[in-house]
Amino acid sequence: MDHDNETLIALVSSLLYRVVDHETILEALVLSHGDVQRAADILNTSDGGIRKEGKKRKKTNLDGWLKKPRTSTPMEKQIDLTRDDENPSASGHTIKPKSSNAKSPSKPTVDLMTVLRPPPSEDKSKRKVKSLPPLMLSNPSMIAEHTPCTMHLSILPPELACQLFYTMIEASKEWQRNKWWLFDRIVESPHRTSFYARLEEGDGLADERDSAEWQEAARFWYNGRMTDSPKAFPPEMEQACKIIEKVVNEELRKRKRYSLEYGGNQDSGSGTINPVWKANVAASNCYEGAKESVGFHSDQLTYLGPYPTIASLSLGTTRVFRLREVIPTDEIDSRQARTFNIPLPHNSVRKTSVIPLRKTEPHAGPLTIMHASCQEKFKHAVPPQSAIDIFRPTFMSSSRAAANTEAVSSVSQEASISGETTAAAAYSPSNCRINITFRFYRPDFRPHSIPKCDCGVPTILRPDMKNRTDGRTDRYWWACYAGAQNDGKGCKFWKVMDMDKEGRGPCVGDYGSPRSP
Ligand SMILES: O=C(O)CCC(=O)C(=O)O
Ligand SMILES: [Fe+2]
Repeated sequence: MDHDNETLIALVSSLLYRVVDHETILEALVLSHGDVQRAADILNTSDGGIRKEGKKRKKTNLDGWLKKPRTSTPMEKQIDLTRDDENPSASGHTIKPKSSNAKSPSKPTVDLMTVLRPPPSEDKSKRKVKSLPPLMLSNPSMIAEHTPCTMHLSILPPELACQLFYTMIEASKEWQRNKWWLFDRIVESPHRTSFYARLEEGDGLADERDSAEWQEAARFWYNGRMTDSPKAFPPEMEQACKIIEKVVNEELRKRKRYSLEYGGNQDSGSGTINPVWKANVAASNCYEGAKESVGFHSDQLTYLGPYPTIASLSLGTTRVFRLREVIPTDEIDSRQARTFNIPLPHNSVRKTSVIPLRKTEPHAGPLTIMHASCQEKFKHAVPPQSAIDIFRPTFMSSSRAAANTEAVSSVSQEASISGETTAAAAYSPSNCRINITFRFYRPDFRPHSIPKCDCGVPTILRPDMKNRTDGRTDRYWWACYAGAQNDGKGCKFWKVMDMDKEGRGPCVGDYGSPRSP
């Protein structure tokens, strides 16, 4: 297994297009001899069910997978999973709470890793395609060559980057760890997160109706739990956003567009589309210490629509951003997915990095743009690490200077003793990474337009990652997502999204513009 700290079930679940129950995933894992991808393929292609022969084998084989059941594991112990396909920061959420918060599970909560044995080791000689070692992408040209992302160096003035970092660190004290139901357990995201809406005049979110709608979207962002209204962008975030928007729109003008990308703002004279990527929301994450993380996922498309562009800013200590392609079913026998690791240092830090960058190259930049197709073709993660570097900001506001000097010096002492940061240092800003993902929620995917499932809650939009076509006729599904909050129970609602019938658009392809790259 090449994803550290992830459970088998969570991995399979992250490759599925709908919520599938715990038992069924285990059956698929048994049938596929622990091969996560194959298990997901079985479930995706068998309409969620497993053939009869599989069922027959379940009893004996499952015993082989399960360790002796632990009796009463305390309920208070919630599973801390390092993946979150349900990650609310991966766009809007679709769950209506049964009560104010996730309720107690009927079974005691246990750590899945204590229940499952590791998968039987794979017979590598039987593999048709050679597996590829992970590749470190240490500069923007490598990133552009291998992924649908671009990296933009030192994008903010250093002082603004530091001020934004401290503003977000302060705000992050109020942020929450997302909780959701995975099968019959409550799981908790291993980092804190928050949601911001841009409410300034002219951004389309300022009037009353818009504001109410986006508050609804923010509620779903938190896995359906009742939360406060989304926060407004703080001034430093607004300043950063303006700079970032310019860079994103410049990039969009250079790139080939996908037909299903948002095509608003056509120039009536020339017929060309002026890209209007306008960040109207932002999700922010705070990772404290080396162990906090986010597991492999692709961002939910419910309000972003197909082929979104997401701009992701990194501030604070250096962490690794990991990308891995999802190989389409028809190519599975001819090529393997590769894992790409991208170190992300703070805007203004010159050299410190977990994985040292080559001396001759500029430091990697803080803004990663996940361009159109990244959410359809790749999954991304910020994995836990064994150690991280201490972040020493080059600027800070005077009111924060004293406090920070104290924090940095105590961490430095610890670090010099142990050679790395320690648990005691975990709550210092110098030990934190702040990530802000600026997103454009499409006007044609507004909350009121999202289909509701039989549970009466908005569905989630997922791409058919395993069967990609031409960028124009790719399929997307609306699927029930109630199970993430509703005591783990959802319905079978599932339907293919139909842009025309649902009255969505305009899309880039509607103008006969470049169909697909
Ligand atoms: O922290 C990061 O760089 C990634 C965050 C992320 O993937 C998300 O918020 O969806
Ligand atoms: Fe994400």
